Amino acid sequence: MESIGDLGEFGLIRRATGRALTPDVLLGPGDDAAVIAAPDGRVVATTDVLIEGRHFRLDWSSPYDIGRKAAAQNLADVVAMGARPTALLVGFGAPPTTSAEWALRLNDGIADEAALVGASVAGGDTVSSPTVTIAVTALGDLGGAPPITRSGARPGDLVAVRGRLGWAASGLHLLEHALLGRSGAGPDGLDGPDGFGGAAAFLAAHRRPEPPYAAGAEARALGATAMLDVSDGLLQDLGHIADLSGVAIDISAASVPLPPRLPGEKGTATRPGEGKTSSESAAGVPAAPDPLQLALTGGEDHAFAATFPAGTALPATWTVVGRVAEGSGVTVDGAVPSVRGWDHFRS
Ligand SMILES: Nc1ncnc2c1ncn2[C@@H]1O[C@H](COP(=O)(O)OP(=O)(O)OP(=O)(O)O)[C@@H](O)[C@H]1O
Ligand SMILES: Cc1ncc(C[n+]2csc(CCOP(=O)(O)O)c2C)c(N)n1
Ligand SMILES: [Mg+2]
Ligand SMILES: [Mg+2]
Ligand SMILES: [Mg+2]
Repeated sequence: MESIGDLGEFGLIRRATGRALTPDVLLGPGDDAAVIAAPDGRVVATTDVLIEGRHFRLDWSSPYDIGRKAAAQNLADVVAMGARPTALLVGFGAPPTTSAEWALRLNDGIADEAALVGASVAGGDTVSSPTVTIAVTALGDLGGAPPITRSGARPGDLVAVRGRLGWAASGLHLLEHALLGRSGAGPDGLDGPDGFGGAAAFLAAHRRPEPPYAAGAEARALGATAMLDVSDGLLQDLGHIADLSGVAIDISAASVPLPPRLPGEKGTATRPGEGKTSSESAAGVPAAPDPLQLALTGGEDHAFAATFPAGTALPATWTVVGRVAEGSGVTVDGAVPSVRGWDHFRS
């Protein structure tokens, strides 16, 4: 097996680069820095780090999936500003024994996700590391328009979402509780020991989120006052809009789009991202988390949540889930939720 140790740092970089560049990338990989066209003189920039064991597991996701996800979560941050992604910078660390094919499949996943929005990889950094670490930076162009920030929500605005909520968290629940593994099969053989047909879609959502990238331009055209992508949980992330806009947000539970119910007995024992449940059925099957709880607090689907002036006629792609009011904090049907979502130092 050829390893990245065999290729060497520069051999790997050579193999991983050299793809065609999209027109915004004036100078791509190879020099001290990339040069990206910024027709209006501003560049949107964002970065997210993914750590093995924390954001992904090598036995749960393929390298291609991990690459797609690493790119998607960064591209979603650019889109959440109302911007068009132009380029990615990729920081990659892995042990020298990592297979070269693994590293190059990761690279393919990143490039293919970027291609979905017409962006390409303009540069990066490659290092050895005791565990796989991926740091992606995404750059974007506002096309002359103001950014859609987290601070523009106003009392009276509608709160709406476009994209899925609670699907990736459902996949994570299945993997964490090896619900797919009771047959003894590996993760991909885990579909349906219970005749549960949704497992494959949930696993795919965890492994390879599909942010509805068109939401950015659409929200801008509709006059969104604030927007973000849901990475940590709808309530947690709307909390940022509430804090930065100086407003309160109330979510109407009945209006939240739900993922299909997971197999297992009803229960709300699991907090998404926790590898344990506080209640199990007699058969040892963990209680299935409540779909509403998953939708409200599960992250990683990278749906877009935005606020719009009252009376905005939203197309069917957006679901109104709540209202902005005077005050502070996020509530669900007027009540303060006990769990809002993922927090890296608490989850
Ligand atoms: N080490 C850091 N130095 C400077 N700014 C940081 C640092 N870490 C995070 N930030 C900033 O803090 C904010 C964190 O917000 P948030 O966690 O919602 O970001 P996000 O990238 O949209 O979400 P997520 O990280 O969950 O994908 C961002 O504006 C980010 O740029
Ligand atoms: C192996 C494994 N365990 C747990 C999780 C769940 N998880 C990790 S980070 C995060 C929030 C978003 O990340 P960030 O805020 O860093 O963008 C969530 C929900 C996972 N994906 N993989
Ligand atoms: Mg971040
Ligand atoms: Mg974000
Ligand atoms: Mg986060």
